[in-house]
Amino acid sequence: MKDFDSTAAVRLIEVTRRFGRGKSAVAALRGVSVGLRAGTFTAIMGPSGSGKSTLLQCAAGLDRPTSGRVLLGETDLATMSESRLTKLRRDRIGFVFQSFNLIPALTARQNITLPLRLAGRRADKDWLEDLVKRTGLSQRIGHRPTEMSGGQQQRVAIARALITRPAVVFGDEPTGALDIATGREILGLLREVVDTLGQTLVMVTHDPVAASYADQVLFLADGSIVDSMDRPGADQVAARLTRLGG
Ligand SMILES: Nc1ncnc2c1ncn2[C@@H]1O[C@H](COP(=O)(O)OP(=O)(O)OP(=O)(O)O)[C@@H](O)[C@H]1O
Repeated sequence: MKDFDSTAAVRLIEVTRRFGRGKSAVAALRGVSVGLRAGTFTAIMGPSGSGKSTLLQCAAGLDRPTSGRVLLGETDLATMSESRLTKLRRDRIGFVFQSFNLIPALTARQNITLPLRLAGRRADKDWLEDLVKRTGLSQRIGHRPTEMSGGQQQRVAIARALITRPAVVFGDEPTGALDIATGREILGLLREVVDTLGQTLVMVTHDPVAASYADQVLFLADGSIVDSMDRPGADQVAARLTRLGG
């Protein structure tokens, strides 16, 4: 694994995360070291409770490791103050969640540009237009979330994640709430975003087919990375996961 790759967009160095104390303590991450190359798509897989969400949360600066370092480019998140971390998440990180997390009262356009408004920045009109086209939302841009399908809502969430041109986009089961065909469309869109924009993307998923869209799949078991595969097929991923007890 590429632990100290200088071209990494995100690096975790000996990251541990423990919850609780004493006998009830849980080690969710046990010394994870990994580097994720810029412009690549990484899927994180593993059995339930293996530490996937904790890894994503630590890498995205939403949670702090108990020990170890998390580097976004050259920036060390582990030692940052809460207010700087909040600003960094807003400016340099994008998120796509299973449940879309759109604001119901806002139109698609207003949802997409919300991160800029929160940062006191103006929307770059050409970039907004480009994103709306890429995500296939041209006909839906004035609609509110309740007037859109799940797939369209996730497209809005993807455009919102990209509007600030973040260093990394993190996805937590981004296709988990969608039917199979719509999920595949969304995965195709994410793949395209990596291929055409050079976006770095990290996604937690339970779905071997979703993982097969990634450049690299990392397998977690009991808080450690136990394996990785480059551009694997869904069958290979499923077989590996079965051996891990997933
Ligand atoms: N806030 C918390 N307090 C206590 N224990 C926690 C907390 N968050 C996670 N854990 C524990 O840490 C371990 C890893 O959890 P995590 O949610 O990262 O796993 P996961 O692989 O994402 O699981 P799933 O696939 O079920 O979502 C689990 O044993 C979990 O119970």
